[in-house]
Amino acid sequence: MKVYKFGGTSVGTVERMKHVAELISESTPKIVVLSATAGTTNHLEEIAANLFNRDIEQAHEKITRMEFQFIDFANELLTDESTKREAIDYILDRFQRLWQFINDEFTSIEEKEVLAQGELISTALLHFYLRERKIANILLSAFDFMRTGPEGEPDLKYIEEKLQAQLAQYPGINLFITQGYICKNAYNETDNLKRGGSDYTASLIGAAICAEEIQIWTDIDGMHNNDPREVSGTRSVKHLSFNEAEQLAFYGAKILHPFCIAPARKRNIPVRLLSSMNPQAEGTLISDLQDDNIIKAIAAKDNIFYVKFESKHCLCPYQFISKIFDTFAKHRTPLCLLVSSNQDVSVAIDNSERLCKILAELEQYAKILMEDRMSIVSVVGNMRWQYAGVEAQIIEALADIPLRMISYGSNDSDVAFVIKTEDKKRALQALSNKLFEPETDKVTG
Ligand SMILES: Nc1ncnc2c1ncn2[C@@H]1O[C@H](COP(=O)(O)OP(=O)(O)O)[C@@H](O)[C@H]1O
Ligand SMILES: N[C@@H](CC(=O)OP(=O)(O)O)C(=O)O
Repeated sequence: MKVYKFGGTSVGTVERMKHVAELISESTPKIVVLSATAGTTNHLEEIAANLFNRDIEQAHEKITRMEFQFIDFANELLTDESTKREAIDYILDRFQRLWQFINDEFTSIEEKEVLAQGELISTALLHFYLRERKIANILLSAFDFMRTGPEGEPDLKYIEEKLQAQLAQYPGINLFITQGYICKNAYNETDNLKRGGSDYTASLIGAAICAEEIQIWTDIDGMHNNDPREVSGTRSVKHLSFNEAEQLAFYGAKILHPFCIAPARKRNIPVRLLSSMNPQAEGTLISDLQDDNIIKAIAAKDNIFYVKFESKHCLCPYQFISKIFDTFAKHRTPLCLLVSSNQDVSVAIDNSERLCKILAELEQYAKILMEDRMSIVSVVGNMRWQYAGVEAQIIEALADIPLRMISYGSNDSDVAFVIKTEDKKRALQALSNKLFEPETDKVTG
């Protein structure tokens, strides 16, 4: 069995949803994971913020607009009157839930309920359309098997047991549809896997059923060798190792959710990135194979804080480093990058929620310098230290860009830099020019 995941852009219009139905209607047994239609989760987030702030007029207007849009979508998608009625009743029922929140108390629990509606509606619409086309399919509720544990981590054992039990109820069925992103938490409340989490759902499902392959279908033909939103002339990379894909996702390649590689790697399931706009394109295959001596791609992540701790020498060097690590750990704040010398430490972080508290605690031990509006740029590939010259090429490309921090040597697959966000576009283009052109075929995998 294979797992196919279609993102919001692949089901964002009636035409695209019909096209997805075409793509999945061939006979390969599969579970199809769907996101909310493009833009829906953003709108639901806005509605939740309005409800939270008791800005009822705004919430009212947005819910009404969205309700009409989905009814129009159903009317255009479906032709059979009774199926249309069923779909519209389902939509009205989901919106009934949203209307209730206008009067009820609104906490983060209700917020998660609001955010779940997008995936519930998109999957129901696809299910009704397939049924109208006489394509046998079962709509599975992700709430029946997708669950996180007390620490917020997916509970793979539970997912495995519950999903396999669900599938066993439908022998002979080759097509299952389910929601990405949404789940129940350890207290049986509605929750989600964080923004972009449908990729993670697909990968967890893939691992749970030991799928033959996990396919992530988006609006682009695979992982490109640089961010196509920032750089011209990018090209799709044919093959990535699990490590390379994970590094690129972690450092900002939006096409993949950073956590979605881990479950696939755990069961050694290949992940293929494909384009629903151009299904013939080869896309990118992600597997446990590691190509040799090749720079694969570049990614960038914004909203980074750079913090430098210069020791005040009241702790000896190893206690000083340990104090910094312990303080970040106590505040559950991960470090994206780290460099240190005998006395001083610099870090880059992407979560500033607890930063004030962290800095207040460390002030007595260190002189602190903090800079925001920074980005991490990461060059990813097989970069074993024995391959002389790779770093030199990268540094040469960035000769005109001030580099706040350089990280190399923590693993064999990337060189990363912290730079000002205002320099990011220039840095990405310079790296592409140097590393991928004119010898593109030689250096991309
Ligand atoms: N290195 C990259 N390769 C391919 N796409 C990238 C890369 N970096 C950023 N992107 C962006 O990721 C988008 C696809 O991801 P996403 O919007 O999450 O898709 P979906 O809506 O299908 O989930 C592309 O349209 C592209 O602009
Ligand atoms: N709908 C959710 C989950 C998701 O993964 O969406 P997409 O696949 O369109 O990025 C979100 O917008 O975050």
